[in-house]
Amino acid sequence: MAKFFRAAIMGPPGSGKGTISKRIAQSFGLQYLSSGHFLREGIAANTEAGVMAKTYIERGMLVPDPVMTRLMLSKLEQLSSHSFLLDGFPRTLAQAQALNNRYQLDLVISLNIPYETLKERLSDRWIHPRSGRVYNMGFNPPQVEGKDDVTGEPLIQQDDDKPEALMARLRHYKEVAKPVIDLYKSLGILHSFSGTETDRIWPYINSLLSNKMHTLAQDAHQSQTP
Ligand SMILES: Nc1ncnc2c1ncn2[C@@H]1O[C@H](COP(=O)(O)OP(=O)(O)OP(=O)(O)O)[C@@H](O)[C@H]1O
Ligand SMILES: Nc1nc2c(ncn2[C@@H]2O[C@H](COP(=O)(O)OP(=O)(O)O)[C@@H](O)[C@H]2O)c(=O)[nH]1
Repeated sequence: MAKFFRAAIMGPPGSGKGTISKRIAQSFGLQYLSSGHFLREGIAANTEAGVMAKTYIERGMLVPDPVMTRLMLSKLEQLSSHSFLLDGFPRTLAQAQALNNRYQLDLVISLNIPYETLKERLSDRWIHPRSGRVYNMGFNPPQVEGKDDVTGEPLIQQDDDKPEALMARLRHYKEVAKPVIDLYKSLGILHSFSGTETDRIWPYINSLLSNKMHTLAQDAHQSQTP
């Protein structure tokens, strides 16, 4: 039976999850699922989950676990015969447990990026709110300053990317993520990467994924041969 590759990426705000996920999806053809993207989509379409999520996001809070789990598991249900990469989910231990009851991940990538680097990157992060496309004035600037490459619409800076909000976000991330990271460590699927530049970390992630996917393909082949 074909085996699908299931992975998640974790890391504090600004650690490069979105940037690295894009590269993984392009290089390995995994389906990319971002919880933030689905929430923004739900908010724009006024879905039940979107309306509920908006009230939490506006207050800088996490969306409750049952809402988030229902949303993400229903998205995954539509992808049961795909390899996928999760970004932004699971965020809490309850979410990780709910996910694990339904799908076992093969690999979890955890990004450790120094605080000063996060602060610099986020103060330079500009986004196109409707699509979630992300730019950085130094690292990957838009073609026209202040404008989205695809639509030409204006880019904005999120309030919680400003340095004064970052410390609290980071502390909160560490607190909530620790039990999730411990769980994946205990399952033997956690791989951590440290550094200050995505371009320096990427080759290691690339080679880890190449190896894992190769092993998976070999296992699937062996289980098919009589
Ligand atoms: N798994 C989740 N559980 C609970 N709330 C979530 C989850 N994923 C996203 N959210 C909510 O949606 C908001 C936006 O999520 P998103 O992942 O786009 O950005 P972020 O976590 O704020 O920052 P970054 O992308 O920089 O890590 C979060 O701040 C949170 O309120
Ligand atoms: N200067 C610099 N910026 C980066 C690097 N990697 C990512 N970025 C930018 O840093 C910001 C945060 O990255 P993002 O992928 O959105 O992180 P996420 O919050 O973990 O999803 C974005 O503006 C990226 O374009 C890097 O190596 N150097």
